[in-house]
Amino acid sequence: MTARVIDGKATAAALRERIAGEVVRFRDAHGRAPGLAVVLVGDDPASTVYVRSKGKATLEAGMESFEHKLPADTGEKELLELVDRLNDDPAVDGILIQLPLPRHIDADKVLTRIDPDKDVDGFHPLNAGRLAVGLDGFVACTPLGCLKLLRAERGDLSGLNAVVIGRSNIVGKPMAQLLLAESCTVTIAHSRTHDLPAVVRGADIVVAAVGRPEMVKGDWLKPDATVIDVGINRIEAEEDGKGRLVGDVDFASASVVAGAISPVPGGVGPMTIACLIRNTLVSAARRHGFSLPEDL
Ligand SMILES: NC(=O)C1=CN([C@@H]2O[C@H](COP(=O)(O)OP(=O)(O)OC[C@H]3O[C@@H](n4cnc5c(N)ncnc54)[C@H](OP(=O)(O)O)[C@@H]3O)[C@@H](O)[C@H]2O)C=CC1
Ligand SMILES: Nc1nc(=O)c2c([nH]1)NC[C@@H]1CN(c3ccc(C(=O)N[C@@H](CCC(=O)O)C(=O)O)cc3)C=[N+]21
Repeated sequence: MTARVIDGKATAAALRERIAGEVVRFRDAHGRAPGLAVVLVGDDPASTVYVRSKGKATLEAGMESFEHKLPADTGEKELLELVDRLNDDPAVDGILIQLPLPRHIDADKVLTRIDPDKDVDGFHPLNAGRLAVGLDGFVACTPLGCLKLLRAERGDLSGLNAVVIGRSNIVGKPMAQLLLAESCTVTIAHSRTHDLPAVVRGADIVVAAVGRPEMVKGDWLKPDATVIDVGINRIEAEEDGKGRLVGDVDFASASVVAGAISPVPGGVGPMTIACLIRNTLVSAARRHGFSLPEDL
């Protein structure tokens, strides 16, 4: 049996198209486009690539993109002052501070300085709390994108056993909260979990957000499970001299057992970016009392 491959790229493209249509309506009503400010400190090559693709997606959706590229030695005070200016800028609906930040900057302090109602990354503790208690806020883009893929694949998720591997604040924890809100029975696994393969074997849904290349093997899976691979791991050059990107799931063995599986690349990554522009539109709409389709 071969798993269905969950096409995140196509799902993301369809979502971005719907967003672009709503952006046209928003502009007609309010005379301006929603705006996203992205702040990059330093010149980490992976971060530079991500920031570029976020800017491109923003413009393609008909939104305004404000990129702030700061040198690696930017002081914390200077960055906090920029956040304050963006918080006060009426053209800015969403603020994203690209992570990781250089070590001399306290990331928690900076993220907590963002106006929670412009926090389209959903990283502010107030938005984490809103998610935990079921209030409207912003949900982190990667777990939100994973949920959209799961809903498209499985429909109603209630009663399903879900195992989330990883407990970070930006992926694992919010993913578990979202699945709980869908009435899944949720297990959160992490580096101290005993017998991880046995835990995973009980899962109808597996979300792997670990950062370990191809760790989850096919023989860990329950037949027909739906597998969402969040991992983005760059593997060093092989004999052809080119590096390649792999997930946290061993695609070759997993795709023989799973019912459906998201690939890397082309799975969760494109959904993350689509959800970022979705959250930016939602932010603009909330600020202006503009109504959007429920299921966007
Ligand atoms: N596609 C996308 O849009 C995005 C992809 N990513 C990718 O997702 C992955 C996870 O990211 P992130 O959550 O930020 O990573 P973190 O490093 O913050 O968290 C990793 C989690 O995995 C757990 N873990 C580590 N080793 C094991 C193990 N051997 N067995 C079980 N659990 C383990 C850790 O456990 P413990 O807490 O005990 O240390 C931790 O909770 C990375 O590959 C990252 O690149 C991240 C963000 C967006
Ligand atoms: N404040 C903040 N918010 C983030 O959301 C955030 C961040 N910082 N720091 C880094 C991680 C990582 N991340 C990705 C986004 C898109 C792809 C993506 O589009 N990946 C493509 C492949 C891209 C490639 O080839 O490198 C894919 O999976 O198909 C991957 C990873 C967002 N992150």
